[in-house]
Amino acid sequence: MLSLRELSITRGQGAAGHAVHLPRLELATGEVMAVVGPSGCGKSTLLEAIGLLLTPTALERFTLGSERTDLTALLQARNERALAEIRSRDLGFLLQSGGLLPFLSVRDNIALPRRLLGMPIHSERVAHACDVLGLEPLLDKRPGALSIGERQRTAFVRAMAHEPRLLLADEPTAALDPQAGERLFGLIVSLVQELQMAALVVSHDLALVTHFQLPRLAATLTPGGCRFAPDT
Ligand SMILES: Nc1ncnc2c1ncn2[C@@H]1O[C@H](COP(=O)(O)OP(=O)(O)OP(=O)(O)O)[C@@H](O)[C@H]1O
Repeated sequence: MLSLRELSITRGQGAAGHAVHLPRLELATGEVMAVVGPSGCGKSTLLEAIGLLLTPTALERFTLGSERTDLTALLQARNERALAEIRSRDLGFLLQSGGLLPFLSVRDNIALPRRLLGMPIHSERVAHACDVLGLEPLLDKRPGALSIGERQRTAFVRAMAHEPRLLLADEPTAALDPQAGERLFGLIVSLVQELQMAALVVSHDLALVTHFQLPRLAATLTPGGCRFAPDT
């Protein structure tokens, strides 16, 4: 589903710069991989780069999907139009910045990606996700009237509503109690398998990562930055 070689990103400049390096990543269809490491090592940076939101300082290969769409040249040339199309169609984002639209109800926030892509608004999978995550009673509320955890659950359903190929989730359970966190992780694992997607999930919750037996992409600090590698 995803194949990456020699990805480097630098945040900041000079001595204050932080370099993030990922020599190799293979994500299979149906696979959920946890991204783990200490605070500030570069987990969000890595997710943003894989989400085509940052321009890498180096990149040897990046392909997505079974037909191996080649993103390397698009990123190197910063082909914004093509990148935006791939981002909205093939990727689902649940980033730390949240990003729910305050003037839309929960229902309309969740419907937005499908509406923008011209897909039918009703989806059994979205309805099921709302049911499992207890969002049904909240559908007519606006984000400002929700708790942080309710917003996080809404943002998750919106991130997967258009059935992207790759879900990128940054600490999706940070504001949830243990039971809600386990429900959300369980839903991610089952949806990714059911929809033949893949997911990268940043998490500090190692108990959940262990409970769901997720493979890990683990950070090792290096001078001036951090290196990520599958934890075997
Ligand atoms: N927009 C930015 N501009 C410059 N530097 C940044 C930017 N965002 C993050 N950084 C720096 O890049 C490094 C990696 O940050 P990042 O947010 O990716 O780490 P993280 O592992 O996700 O941290 P946390 O677990 O605390 O969320 C940090 O040193 C941070 O200060």
